[in-house]
Amino acid sequence: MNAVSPLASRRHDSATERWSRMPVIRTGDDYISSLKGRGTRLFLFGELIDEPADHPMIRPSINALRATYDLAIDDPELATAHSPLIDAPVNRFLHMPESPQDLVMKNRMQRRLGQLTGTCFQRCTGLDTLSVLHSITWDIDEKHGTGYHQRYLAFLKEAQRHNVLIAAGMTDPKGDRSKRPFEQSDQDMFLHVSGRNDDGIFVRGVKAHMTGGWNQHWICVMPTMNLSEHDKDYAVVGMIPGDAEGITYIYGRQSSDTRSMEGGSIDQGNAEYGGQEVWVYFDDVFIPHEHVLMDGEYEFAQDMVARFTAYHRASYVCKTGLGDVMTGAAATIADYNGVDKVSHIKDKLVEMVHLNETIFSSGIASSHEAKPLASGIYMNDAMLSNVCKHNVTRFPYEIARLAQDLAGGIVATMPSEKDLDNEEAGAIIRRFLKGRDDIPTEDRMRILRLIENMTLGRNAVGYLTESMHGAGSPQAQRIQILRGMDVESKKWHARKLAGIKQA
Ligand SMILES: Cc1cc2nc3c(=O)[nH]c(=O)nc-3n(C[C@H](O)[C@H](O)[C@H](O)COP(=O)(O)OP(=O)(O)OC[C@H]3O[C@@H](n4cnc5c(N)ncnc54)[C@H](O)[C@@H]3O)c2cc1C
Repeated sequence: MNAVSPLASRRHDSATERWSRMPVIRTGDDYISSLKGRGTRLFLFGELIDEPADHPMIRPSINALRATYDLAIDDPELATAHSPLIDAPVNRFLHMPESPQDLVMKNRMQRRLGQLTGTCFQRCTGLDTLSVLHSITWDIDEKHGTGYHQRYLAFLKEAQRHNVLIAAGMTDPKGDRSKRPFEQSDQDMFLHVSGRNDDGIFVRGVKAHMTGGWNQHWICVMPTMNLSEHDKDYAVVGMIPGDAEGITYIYGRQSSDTRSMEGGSIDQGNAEYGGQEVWVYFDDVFIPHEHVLMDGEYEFAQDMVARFTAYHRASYVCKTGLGDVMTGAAATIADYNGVDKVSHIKDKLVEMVHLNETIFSSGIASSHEAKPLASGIYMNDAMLSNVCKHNVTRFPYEIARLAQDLAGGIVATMPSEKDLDNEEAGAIIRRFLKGRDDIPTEDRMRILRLIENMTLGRNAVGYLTESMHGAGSPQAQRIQILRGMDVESKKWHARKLAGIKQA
């Protein structure tokens, strides 16, 4: 499969050419402009979309990423850091953790962005991918004498200088989950090296559920699971521009997503911000050698996934920012309904905060407990990071349940904004959907729609389902907890205190 490929004659550009067409981004406006005119192939509702950045269903997800640029300008202490690589300040999403404090600051920034957007702002996967590649490329070079780490540093420097975004393409479709990549009936079920020439490699396959996949300038493809010697072609890591030849995007639907095409701003719940997941098909896409960071070193795939999840599972503290919004929405509707002083309402708000802060404490603790790696950067404590993500697979669901409890049934049966705007229907709605006399009906409707948006609608993807499956389904954390829990030392302590003679 890896002999000189017939694909070798296909048009492909060099690493330098790829960087030369990348923008240098400073502001949120620069970012929005950078997405236009890229000539990508993106399907939505069975049609290729000419200019996805202008599509009303896609734009809210772009706004969420824009917020990461805006925050760097509005609050540089929180959202930028000094890069020793280019000796300049960079967006914190492009800064490699040089200390536990860097990881703590990252978590604080993630919570803040969750509060500001109420959705998945799509940039954590890229930072966590760059972070893990620092140490993995170093370790592969140590063992094999390869030159991946220098390639990685060269890429990172350019990424920092251009202030661009990198999407994480880890999850393959996986087909029959009981089979390894090389055992699948369809060899493309996991992304793999499909050809080679003197300048680089070609890859074929799909990366699924990719967060902000179309909204970012680069995609990093990488293995999704541990690999065997038979899976060597699947052990590939590479950086690919989002507009490379051979890429097709298919947009993922979200509940109530077409509300953003109806006009108005109430029924969307959160009209400004949303998330994005896309399926990305790579049809023999070229990667120049300079952007290949693993090629056949299958024995590092497992470590790569484990280290990625150590970073990424702590990144789920972002959901505590959304939890703050959720708690605020529940408290507001109780207020509008005139029941904010009632004891069971206050108790439910306390429960929401307790659950939310429990998530935050495990995530931030894993950053405080970070340890240095041989390559010189720090990595989150894996046990605490897995505990953080495991909390996230449960607690947002309970927080959402409590928010719906406080909202009342109207959260799921409310008439539309267009009915509110109709003279006859609107008069009935304004009169009977009112809570407290001094609160306009429209305000009550807006907060109810926000609760609907985050618990049932578009941003429930970011708040609930992503919390469940993003960075691995719950069982993936339990496996890591089992690996790290050292039950033998716990048994030893118990036997000692019980007065049992130690073996
Ligand atoms: C909103 C969202 C955003 C995401 N963003 C990204 C992203 O940016 N980049 C990216 O790479 N991925 C992303 N993901 C993908 C995410 O990492 C996967 O959803 C997750 O790893 C689970 O894989 P799956 O969805 O294929 O589930 P499945 O593999 O279909 O799992 C379904 C169930 O089967 C169980 N199961 C699966 N295989 C086995 C097995 N062999 N043995 C026993 N049980 C098994 C699982 O534990 C789970 O309970 C995202 C997912 C979501 C929902």
